[in-house]
Amino acid sequence: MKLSNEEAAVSRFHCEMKTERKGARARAPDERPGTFVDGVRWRLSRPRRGSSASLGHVSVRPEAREEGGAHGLPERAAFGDLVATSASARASFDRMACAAACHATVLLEGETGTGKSRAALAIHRAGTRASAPFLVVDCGALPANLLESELFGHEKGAFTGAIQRRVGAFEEADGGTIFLDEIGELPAELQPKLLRVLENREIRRLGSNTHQAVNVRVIAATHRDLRAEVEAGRFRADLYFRLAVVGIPLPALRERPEDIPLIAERILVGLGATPEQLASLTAPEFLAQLQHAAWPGNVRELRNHLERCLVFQSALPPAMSASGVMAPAPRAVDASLTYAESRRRALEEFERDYVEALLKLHGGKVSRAAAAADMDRVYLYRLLRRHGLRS
Ligand SMILES: Nc1ncnc2c1ncn2[C@@H]1O[C@H](COP(=O)(O)OP(=O)(O)OP(=O)(O)O)[C@@H](O)[C@H]1O
Repeated sequence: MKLSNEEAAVSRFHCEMKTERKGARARAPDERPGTFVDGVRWRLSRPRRGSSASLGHVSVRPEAREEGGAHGLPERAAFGDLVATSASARASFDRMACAAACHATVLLEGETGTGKSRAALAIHRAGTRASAPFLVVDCGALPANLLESELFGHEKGAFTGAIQRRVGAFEEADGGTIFLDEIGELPAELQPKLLRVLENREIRRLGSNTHQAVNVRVIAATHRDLRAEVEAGRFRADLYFRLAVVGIPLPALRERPEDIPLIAERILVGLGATPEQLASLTAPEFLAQLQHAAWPGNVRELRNHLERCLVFQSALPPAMSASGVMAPAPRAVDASLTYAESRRRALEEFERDYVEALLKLHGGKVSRAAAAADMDRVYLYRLLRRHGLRS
């Protein structure tokens, strides 16, 4: 359950109620005063049908929204080329199917490698815009001025170096879909501009005085917890609400190990595994090993691992990293924090450790480090600045 702040007394993301396997569960970004369910503090509560909640001076009665098929279970075991058996992934597939049937703006949220890009393409292909263009713009890959021109285009002479007029992605995707990847990285100065486009469905090229209408479906994705970014003042709340008309979470692989056999088989077939290789790499003992691994890089990492197994003709243990050394031990977690806060901190820590180690490995050469990590150089600079590793 999401609560917007229609009531002045409730903060924007006051709290959330989710249905999990063991029943409903409430969570709040931090301890909000005066937040109770049936008289029990929100975070400790287990809401039931008919529970009533108080948020400061506001009372609400949460209602379960039925999703899924006749038996309450989400129905789809596949969407596009994504496959899954877990209830959480299937629920996401159901939402993707709903999204494909309309033109509403979609926000895909999930860790790296959970399938956001594939999901965006599959939503486009399953909808009425399938024969029109599907354009991808990585919002984390370019500095603000270049990104603005990439999105909205520019007129000749709009800035030094603009030697000719350029059509932006919104115009190019007219009639189709634009996929704004890593929307959480959208520079602050572009956030109000994108908001205006989403509200008015018209764009203005850089250096032009006139607006022109565009008919584009927007799908955005982020690996960040965008609500936490809004809470921290790094992402505009009004833009978030415009983007998250249909919010689709993509669960991390470690939260749904039951999906691993089906996904592994799909990947192996796609990689052209022989029947012998398929039999060895889908043997129950090997699959059990895969199911016990953490997969911080999610399905992409699983895919890379299986590809490595095919290359080396061996069912390699999943804890071995690409270089053949054991992966580092998982970090200790502080379970007294909320899941969102704990995850945000872990991601920040990982980002910092990664870029620091990457730069060290490449002798401080940013371009070389970016190329080796398959990252855009500008994006790497941004991460380095964000973590105080470059001024
Ligand atoms: N449920 C799934 N079934 C089969 N393959 C999957 C599934 N989820 C992800 N994949 C595969 O995992 C790989 C990574 O997916 P994708 O690039 O869409 O992830 P992403 O979330 O967009 O990652 P990033 O945030 O790093 O861009 C792709 O090869 C994709 O086909």
